[in-house]
Amino acid sequence: MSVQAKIVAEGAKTTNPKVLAFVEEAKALFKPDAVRWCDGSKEEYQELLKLMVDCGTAMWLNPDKRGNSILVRSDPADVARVEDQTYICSVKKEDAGPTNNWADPAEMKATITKLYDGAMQGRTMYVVPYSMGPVGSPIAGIGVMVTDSAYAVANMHIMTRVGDKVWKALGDSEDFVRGMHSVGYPLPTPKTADVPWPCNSTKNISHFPETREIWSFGSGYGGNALLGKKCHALRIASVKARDEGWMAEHMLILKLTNPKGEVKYMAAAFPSACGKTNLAMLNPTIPGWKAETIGDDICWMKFGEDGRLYAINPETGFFGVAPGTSEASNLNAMRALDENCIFTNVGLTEDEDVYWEDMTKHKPAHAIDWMRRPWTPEADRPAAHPNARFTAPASQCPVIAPEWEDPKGVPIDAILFGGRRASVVPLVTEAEDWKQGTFLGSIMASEKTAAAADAKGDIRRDPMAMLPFCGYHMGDYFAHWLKIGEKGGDKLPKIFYVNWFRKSPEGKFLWPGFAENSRVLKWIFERCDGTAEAIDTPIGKVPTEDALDTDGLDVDDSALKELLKVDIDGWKAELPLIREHYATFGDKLPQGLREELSQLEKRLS
Ligand SMILES: Nc1nc2c(ncn2[C@@H]2O[C@H](COP(=O)(O)OP(=O)(O)OP(=O)(O)O)[C@@H](O)[C@H]2O)c(=O)[nH]1
Ligand SMILES: O=C([O-])CC(=O)C(=O)O
Ligand SMILES: [Mn+2]
Repeated sequence: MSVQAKIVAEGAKTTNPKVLAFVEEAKALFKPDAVRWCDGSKEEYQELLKLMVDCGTAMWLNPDKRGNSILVRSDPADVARVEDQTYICSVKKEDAGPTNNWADPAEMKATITKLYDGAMQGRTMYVVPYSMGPVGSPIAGIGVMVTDSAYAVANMHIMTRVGDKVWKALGDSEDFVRGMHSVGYPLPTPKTADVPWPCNSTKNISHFPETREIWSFGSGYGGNALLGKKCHALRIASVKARDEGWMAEHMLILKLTNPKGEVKYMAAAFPSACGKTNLAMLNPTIPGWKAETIGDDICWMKFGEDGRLYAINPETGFFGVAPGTSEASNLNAMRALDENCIFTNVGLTEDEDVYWEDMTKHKPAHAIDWMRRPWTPEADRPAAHPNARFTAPASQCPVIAPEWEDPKGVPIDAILFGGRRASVVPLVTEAEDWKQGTFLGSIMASEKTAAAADAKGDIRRDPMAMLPFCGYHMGDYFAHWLKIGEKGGDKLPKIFYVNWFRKSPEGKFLWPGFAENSRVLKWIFERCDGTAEAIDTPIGKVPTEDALDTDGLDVDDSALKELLKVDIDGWKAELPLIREHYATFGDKLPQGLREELSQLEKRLS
């Protein structure tokens, strides 16, 4: 029996017949040595860490530097989400839409059943009850996940609310997401040796939106294995949200307080690596203004009794990109990493602390890279994998807002869309209304690298930053946004389009970004109150030069002009690209967005 299998079954903690049937079915399929009903306790978390260390999956970091934290190095072939092996298995192909891989649900289940058969031999199957959002909140949702990965369970402990309180909240309800996960590395005989990071070269991350199921195989990493995150909170939840009239979005949530003590809440959708975690934790540079974090990645919004949209962060932790995170770029994130964290695929220093690119001013003279090889600053490879991640409890963030776990959620005043655009898109634009805002979100795009930034058309459209995460046809998703617009009317948040990444012809960022983005947030705050000045342009309202607070800012006038300029020719050149993008959605593209596009065309000519 493996070390893992030594954790013995403790018996079911619920009498919910649907849960019991689900677990029995999973047990029959996976054939684990033992079943462990997780209770979410601190003791259980510590036991999981110790187990991972005993198995060679993890090592303890120096307790004086990173208390109670571990370093995990994954298999080099299992380091990120696998979009090409991720499927939306809706009954009808057209419901998955042109931007998702589709497979027939019955056929896919037959395929994965073969992979699942006996996949947990020699291992423990953990049963993990979790709540996305404060337990019992009317905006929250429950999931039950079975997995053979202690790493996945420990991460779920940080990222979600795991525990017996979830069984209590669920009662006998059928309203929960069923997630099955196996790393796909059975230990069929007591002699079969385990490996530090078990996984399988065949990977499959399948979603069954109609039945609210997730079947994941072969990967232990992040979004493939922590089923509460992208699989549940975005892909399945987006479908549930469409059916029930709410929103599940890839957005940070932040609280901004002005010098008078007035508060506004903002949500912002930026694609991966476009600054959500950074904006969610920024320290404003303008005197008297305060920013606090509610969430850094996912936002669920429902209408409150007053007709406004209320948002919760369904998560309880940050699964953030490590490289580039430093005291200079994100001090609050660094403080959240002081203890009780899981570090995956970062470098290891001689004194058993973590290291990644741009973490400190001075590089360590010697380290061990994420592939366990000796590393020095002269090495022509990074110490950390570019997608190395930290898992940190949100409660450890020094600027977490006191109301971040309020079951009511927080009323959203403004929604921001943004991407990396070297040209064309101004620093900030306010949409005329929700409909035009939806249009701006639907045409959102981002450039991949600085080197390719100037190449024409070298941009990936990533509507609402949801391209890899929308669980249904994106044309229907746009229609859902417009429907929310009709329902919410003038109580809805204002929508803004931001771009921190505009560049000079020499390829330099025109805007300092990071903490200085607070100046843009201030303008947005004041637009919500109707006080800040704006001018109408063909694409929406942009700040007058005086309206943006630039006191003490090190940006010259010509750069500022360029940042706020609406590039008419650039936008005209964008029109055929938008049309091409829209053509992919065929008949499902809502009429309202067609209208927005033709109105933009008219205003530009
Ligand atoms: N120039 C510039 N770069 C920024 C700014 N904010 C963030 N970045 C860069 O964007 C990268 C990604 O930032 P994150 O905050 O981790 O992005 P994210 O959206 O949370 O990414 P995911 O966790 O993958 O969803 C960082 O390496 C920063 O260098 C900004 O205001 N200006
Ligand atoms: O899901 C993951 O693995 C990490 C993540 O947050 C993203 O890719 O946006
Ligand atoms: Mn993300």
